[in-house]
Amino acid sequence: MASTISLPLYEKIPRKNALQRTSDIIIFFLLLSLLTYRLLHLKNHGTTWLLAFLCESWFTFTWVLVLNIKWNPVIFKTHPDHLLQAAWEPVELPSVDMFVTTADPLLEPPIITVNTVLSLLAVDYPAHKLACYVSDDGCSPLTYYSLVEASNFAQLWVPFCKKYDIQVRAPFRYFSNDHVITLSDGTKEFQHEWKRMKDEYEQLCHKINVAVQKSVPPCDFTGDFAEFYSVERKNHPTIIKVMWENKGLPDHGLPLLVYISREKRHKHPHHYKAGAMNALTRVSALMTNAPYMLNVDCDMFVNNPKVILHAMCVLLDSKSEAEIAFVQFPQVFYDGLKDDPYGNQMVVLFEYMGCGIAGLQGQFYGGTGCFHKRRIIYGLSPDSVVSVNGKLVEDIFSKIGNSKELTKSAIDALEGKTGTKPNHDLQSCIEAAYKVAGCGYECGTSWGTKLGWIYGSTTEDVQTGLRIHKRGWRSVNCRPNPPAFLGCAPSGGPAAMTQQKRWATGLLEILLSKDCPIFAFLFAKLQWRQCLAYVWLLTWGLRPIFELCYAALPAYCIIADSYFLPKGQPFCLFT
Ligand SMILES: O=c1ccn([C@@H]2O[C@H](COP(=O)(O)OP(=O)(O)O[C@H]3O[C@H](CO)[C@@H](O)[C@H](O)[C@H]3O)[C@@H](O)[C@H]2O)c(=O)[nH]1
Ligand SMILES: [Mn+2]
Repeated sequence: MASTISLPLYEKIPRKNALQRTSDIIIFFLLLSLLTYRLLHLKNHGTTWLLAFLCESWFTFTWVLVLNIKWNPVIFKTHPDHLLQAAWEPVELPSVDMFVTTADPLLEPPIITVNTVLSLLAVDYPAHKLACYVSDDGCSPLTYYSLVEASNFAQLWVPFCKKYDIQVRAPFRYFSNDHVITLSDGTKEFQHEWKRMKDEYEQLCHKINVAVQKSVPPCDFTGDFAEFYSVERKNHPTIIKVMWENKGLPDHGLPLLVYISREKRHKHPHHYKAGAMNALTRVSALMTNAPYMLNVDCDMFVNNPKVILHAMCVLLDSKSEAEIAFVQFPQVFYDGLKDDPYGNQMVVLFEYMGCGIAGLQGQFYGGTGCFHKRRIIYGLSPDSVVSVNGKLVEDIFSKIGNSKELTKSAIDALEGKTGTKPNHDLQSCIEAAYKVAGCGYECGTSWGTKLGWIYGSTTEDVQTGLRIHKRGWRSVNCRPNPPAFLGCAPSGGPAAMTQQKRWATGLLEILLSKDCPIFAFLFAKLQWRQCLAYVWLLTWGLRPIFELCYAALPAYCIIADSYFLPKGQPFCLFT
């Protein structure tokens, strides 16, 4: 397919950084001279100097890791216009399964999830090539009710967005005060439809709010809601609902929309988000089996309707087949505190370090806003791409579990025969879908160990990405303008601390596991500089020990009437 395209679909542009490199090197030499000074004078001073020496050694070590990351920054520039100019019929674009995970209607209000889903349903891509799967780990009738109402609203909203080429397709953001629309510029028809859409959206919000306040949807748990009757959050059977079926209409109509609440039982570990992602992978394999999978957290809406086209520029490029495993869009947040005093918006990670890592083996997988290839999630390595030999297919039988339908769809995926089949009857695969979403399905299989999202760390995203890089794959960091996704970040306080504690723990878990990047470099195909970049990230939780200790030294020195910084003379380095 890609050979017919002459214009480049994407470019890798090195970022100039001579000044940055010079200043970084100067800092490095200053750190080295401080260490040398300490070493030369260590025996004349007590524990304070030893502590200072240890902390400064750590800072120097971290600086080396930072230097390694920032040395060759690159930017990937994608050209969706070239993709569309390639005289492709929309039907030739590959299908994409979009996954949204939500877990708790109290912490993640249904209206937020609904907005994320609406923004996904309205992206600029042939609707019959898309399927949106919402995983609800809260098994909440409120979430389901909100989605039912949203799918009704979507039938007005999606055509409206496409007709007027609306930029922001999450209605809460589009109708918010920050996002002023100059109605007078539009035609009479637009003004009329805009007002209607606003009224409809307000009604949707009202219905959802009333249900949330009463904690139950306005239904008597019969009919469509019967399966939610007396479910417990952590003890309930699987619920799968096909909420909207696309009848093969590319431009009009909505993508397939499916609600899934996988089975949960007290005795079975559910593996949090990684477990949910694996259940989504299996259910979608039976229903649509798209070769590409986009996953977003429920609080990350699509901010750039061309996002899938941007990702496809990389994924459909001829070079990508044998090299690139996933395309990660940076996390960008809206309505954060000015100047981000708590660092929750991770600007350093995504803005500065992100471009550096992109120049190595590729961006870390960040858990949301990422396009994966299904074949790679099933464990494919770059060297087995050319021909899927018998062994690989045999392997999948033992790994994937005892669903014949799933095995068949996985073989199709590995052999590149994916995508919705014409006249594929969804209802016929519902029974098999129930089976693979059951909590016992994974027993004795390789899900979470060799297949899918990896279990064992609370930051399953980094671990899953590391496993992929370890097999020799690269990844791409794509940053279109406007940003592809916008999300919520805790604004500070206990919520931010809980999140950071979870990340720090999860990252250390990976460092101390058999997925440690050093082993991955020695015994697998992780590149050396990428390995150092992972060490920088995974040791994040250790940094405060040295930082706190160093910050406490001045106070200690005042009390103990000693000192730990070179005294007086400015040029006393080796005196
Ligand atoms: O049992 C669970 C727990 C969480 N989630 C979903 O997982 C996502 C992320 O969880 P959240 O509690 O919001 O974690 P954050 O720390 O905000 O998320 C960041 O960190 C996670 C772990 O590294 C990544 O998975 C996320 O993509 C990334 O945005 C949300 O959509 C949740 O609904 C589930 O589906 N099931
Ligand atoms: Mn979150």
